[in-house]
Amino acid sequence: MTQVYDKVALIGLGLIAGSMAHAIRDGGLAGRVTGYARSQATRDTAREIGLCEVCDTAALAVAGADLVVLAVPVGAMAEVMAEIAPHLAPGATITDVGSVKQSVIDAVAPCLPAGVHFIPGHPLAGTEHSGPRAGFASLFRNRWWLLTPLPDTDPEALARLDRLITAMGAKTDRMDAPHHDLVLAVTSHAPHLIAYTMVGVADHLRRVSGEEVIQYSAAGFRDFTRIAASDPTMWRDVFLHNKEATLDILGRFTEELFVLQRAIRMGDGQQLHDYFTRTRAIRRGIIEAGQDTEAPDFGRTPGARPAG
Ligand SMILES: NC(=O)C1=CN([C@@H]2O[C@H](COP(=O)(O)OP(=O)(O)OC[C@H]3O[C@@H](n4cnc5c(N)ncnc54)[C@H](O)[C@@H]3O)[C@@H](O)[C@H]2O)C=CC1
Ligand SMILES: O=C(O)C(=O)Cc1ccc(O)cc1
Repeated sequence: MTQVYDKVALIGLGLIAGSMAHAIRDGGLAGRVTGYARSQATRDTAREIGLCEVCDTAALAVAGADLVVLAVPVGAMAEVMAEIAPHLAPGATITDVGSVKQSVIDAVAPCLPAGVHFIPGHPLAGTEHSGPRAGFASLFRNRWWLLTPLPDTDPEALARLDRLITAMGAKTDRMDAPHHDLVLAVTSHAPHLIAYTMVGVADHLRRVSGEEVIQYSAAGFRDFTRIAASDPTMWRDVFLHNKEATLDILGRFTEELFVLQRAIRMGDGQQLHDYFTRTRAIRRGIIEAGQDTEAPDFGRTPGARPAG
């Protein structure tokens, strides 16, 4: 593999930055990888496992970097950007990996120094784990990585970032930020909220004991509990920063739910059967499009991730 950047700075040292550090190092994609996280404990852990060159300030991490990656919760992007802006090298590229795009653009763009390129991005790859020990090099393999470039984005800076992402094993696609936020509200954000809710319902149901929930949890509910174990800060920020699209989708969801609820009450088997026939076709479409290769595992297989 050939080196794409001289120095990559990772701000936030969790699952995504950690996975990037592994993938960049394994592929020889950068001369140096530096990193910074706000918490001393996270920096200590990252140092201990040799994730990258860990710096004690964000300014030190980004100094001279030709790529800076913002890998913090969406709600922390503005604060981080204000902190690093005076220290960015002229001509550097900044990208982010946030699950929401328009709010990150609104947070980052106003602080952007002249001559620094900003290319927002979002890897559609993750797990319910967080922190520096959660990262693994193959996380992005065969997964989509969406880029939401702004109209004046420098084509060369974009092509270079694209090279890094594809060298980490991901496939890139481009779309505008509002569309991204709507698509992700349907495919990720609302489903996460539904999973959180279902696990909450089980938790509140006094007539079913906690032991029964654990002992008899079927595959569907187990998937909900996995998702509901995701990082609370990250997901709080996703919902607060993709408010409109998520509320729109949840409104549609509750309407559909009432339709199915009524069909059950009325004993309308035909309606239920027709509905489930349509939804089955969606699942089959995903499989046929080859979009479900590594997804069901999400790093759960022992040995799929490096220890720690
Ligand atoms: N977890 C997932 O499955 C995915 C997450 N994302 C996005 O990637 C971003 C990072 O997520 P993860 O790596 O999962 O999170 P994480 O919780 O594993 O790591 C976040 C890191 O940011 C640091 N941090 C928090 N606030 C900070 C601040 N103000 N200054 C400096 N460092 C700060 C934390 O110490 C931690 O090291 C989020 O924006 C999330 O929406 C994108 C795709 C998948
Ligand atoms: O673990 C899962 O099921 C995920 O859905 C991972 C994930 C979480 C957040 C994202 O923005 C992208 C991917």
